[in-house]
Amino acid sequence: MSASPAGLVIAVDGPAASGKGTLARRLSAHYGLPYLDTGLLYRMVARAMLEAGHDIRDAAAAGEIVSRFDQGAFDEDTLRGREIGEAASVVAAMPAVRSGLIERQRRFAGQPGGAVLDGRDIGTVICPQARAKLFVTATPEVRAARRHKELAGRGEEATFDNILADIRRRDARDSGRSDAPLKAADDAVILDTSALTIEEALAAAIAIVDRRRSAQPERILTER
Ligand SMILES: Nc1ncnc2c1ncn2[C@@H]1O[C@H](COP(=O)(O)OP(=O)(O)OP(=O)(O)O)[C@@H](O)[C@H]1O
Ligand SMILES: Nc1ccn([C@@H]2O[C@H](COP(=O)(O)O)[C@@H](O)[C@H]2O)c(=O)n1
Repeated sequence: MSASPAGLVIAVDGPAASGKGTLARRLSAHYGLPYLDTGLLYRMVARAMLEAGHDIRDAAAAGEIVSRFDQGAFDEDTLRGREIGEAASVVAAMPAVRSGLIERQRRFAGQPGGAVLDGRDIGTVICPQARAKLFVTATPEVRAARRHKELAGRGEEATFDNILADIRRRDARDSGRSDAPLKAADDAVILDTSALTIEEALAAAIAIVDRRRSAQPERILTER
């Protein structure tokens, strides 16, 4: 079952460190909608795998963890590190992990007024009927520079080159998997933020969403 198209559902997808979370959070504030960072779900599964001492490639163990997954309270900061991001992209390629997380994402998106979700497959798999879909991107070098600055600010040491290598590896894994690969939905608008400040990117994103809100449904597919 897909998320209800009754409310304003905004799907924000894109590769690592493209700025989609920043935009999704600000869009949620702008439109007064609840926000779900779906990457955190995969990061929680990855952390549970690592904490339990499982090999991160053990699909049976990951499936078992997802089957009794309880989001509960979590400390977002501890989930944001490099190691967990890398491990999350490994478990995210496992069909049992993806299918185990679909319903809770669709329930979130199905709230009466709508919702904003960001991830890799929101517009393609989780909410194919979302009214507004953005695919946020930036060059790998720009994304690595942003992540480098962010991690340095949190005291996590990593060189720019290592972060760029992480990003390239994660992009390849996320785009190359067979189940729900990272890609823009046919009716998504691509927003390249490489040369945009956060404020400029937000203004562009709001303009896209407002256009989609007022568009006739049959015109949306031909707009891109
Ligand atoms: N347009 C922009 N200009 C400069 N910095 C930006 C811009 N957009 C986002 N950032 C910064 O880049 C970093 C990554 O952004 P963000 O966390 O939103 O990316 P993301 O796509 O959600 O990443 P991930 O998928 O890894 O969670 C953050 O530190 C954020 O403040
Ligand atoms: N809808 C999604 C969201 C995330 N993933 C995977 O999780 C990894 C971590 O996500 P972040 O957004 O927090 O960086 C990411 O690399 C993906 O592998 C996903 O598959 N689908």
